[in-house]
Formats: sequence, C-alpha cells, structure tokens
Amino acid sequence: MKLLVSPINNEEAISALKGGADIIDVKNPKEGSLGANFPGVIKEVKETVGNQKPISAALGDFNYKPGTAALAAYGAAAAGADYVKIGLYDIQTEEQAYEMLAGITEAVRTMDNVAKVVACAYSDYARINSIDPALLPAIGAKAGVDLVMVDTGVKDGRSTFEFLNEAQLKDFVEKAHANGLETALAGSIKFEDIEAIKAIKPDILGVRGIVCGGDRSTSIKQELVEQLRARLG
Ligand SMILES: O=C[C@H](O)COP(=O)(O)O
Repeated sequence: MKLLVSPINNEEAISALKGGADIIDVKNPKEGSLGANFPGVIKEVKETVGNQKPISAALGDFNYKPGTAALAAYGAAAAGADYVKIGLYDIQTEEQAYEMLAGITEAVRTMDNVAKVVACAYSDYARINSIDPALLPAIGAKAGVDLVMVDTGVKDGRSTFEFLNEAQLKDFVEKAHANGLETALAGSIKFEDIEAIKAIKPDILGVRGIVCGGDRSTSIKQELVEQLRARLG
C-alpha cells in the first residue's frame, strides 16, 4: 500500500519525503479538507521532490462548477502535479459528478505531462449533503478518472470509520477495482485503524493529522511518517 502524505509547504514536503511517503500531496487545509494551495507552492515542492516521488495537488472542495474545476486541474498539472485531486463537496447528483470529472479528465489529457485524476467523495457525505461515495466507482470509471478516494469533508477529528464501516469501505475498494480504478482512503486515520485499513486493501492511504501527532493544524513530523510507513509494511 502506498502512503500519501499532505504537506502545506516545502518544509513539510521534505519531512514527508524523508519519512518515506510515496506520494507528496500538496494542499492548503486553511481552505478546507481538500483545500487548494498556490501554484508557486506546487512548483516549489515539485522542484524539491524532482523525480524521486510523484506529487499530487488538491484542487479544492468543489461545488458544481465544471469549468472552474477543469481550469484548476489544468493549472495544477501545469505547475507540476502528477495527480490532481478534486473533492466533490457540494455535489448532489450523479450527473453533476460526471460532468465535473469528465471536464477535468478531458482538460488534463490534452497536456504533455498527463496527470492522473483523483475523484474524492466524503465518508461524512450525509452531514454535508454531498454525493454518496458508493456511487463514485461507476461514475469515475465512466468519466475516465484514474483513482477514486474517500476522505472526510469536515475535519473535526471524526474519522472515516465513524461514518462508513469496514464492509462499506471494502465494497468501495472492490467496486473501484472491478471498474479498473485505483483507490485511496483517508479521513483522520489513526494508528489503531491500521489493521482495518490493511484488511480493506486500498491502493493508497492518505494522511495528515496522524503524522502531525494528532493535530493537523501543526506540522508534519518525519519520524511519524517513518513510523506509519513501517506499520503499513
Ligand atoms: O488526503 C489526505 C488528507 O489530507 C487526510 O488528512 P487527515 O489525515 O488529517 O484527515
């Protein structure tokens, strides 16, 4: 299983890289769960990381704005992102989700460095009135994305496991794989969740809070990334 770690800046990206993260996921938590950072930060991290590991960029917790989302994806890929990650936050219908994802996929496919598209729905979808992640594998496959993900929309410490049980998460992963997609799980994951995560078998585990020592508003610590990487095997 790959480990995706979400730094805010270049300094944190170095800690994530040195700690053994497999994907360096640039984001800006001040703008939400999948808050977007500035192109300059993505570029700086890309220059630091080079070809050692792929970098990912969060595009934002989006509402229904397919053009804005496609342009954001294009910009993030142009800044050097190998993965572009969209949060379907204020998206309620399958049609809206499809249009958002198809627009992004088409935009990045026209570029020289084709970035992988990650579509993220939220485990706590009911409390934010968003689309059910269970629908995402089929919609994502139809839209041509590469990877589907589950994260929490509200970062209040409640984990994805408080909203979806192990069987539901396993089903998400299996449905995605049956559709030819990779999968990522995230959402205030803690060290005690590792065995369950291993049983669910996502391709990628996405984290921030756990490698900040529990409080995602502090900084990523290299030794915690090392510990988590070792626990994942
Ligand atoms: O993409 C992963 C997220 O940043 C996870 O953050 P978190 O572990 O603090 O919920």
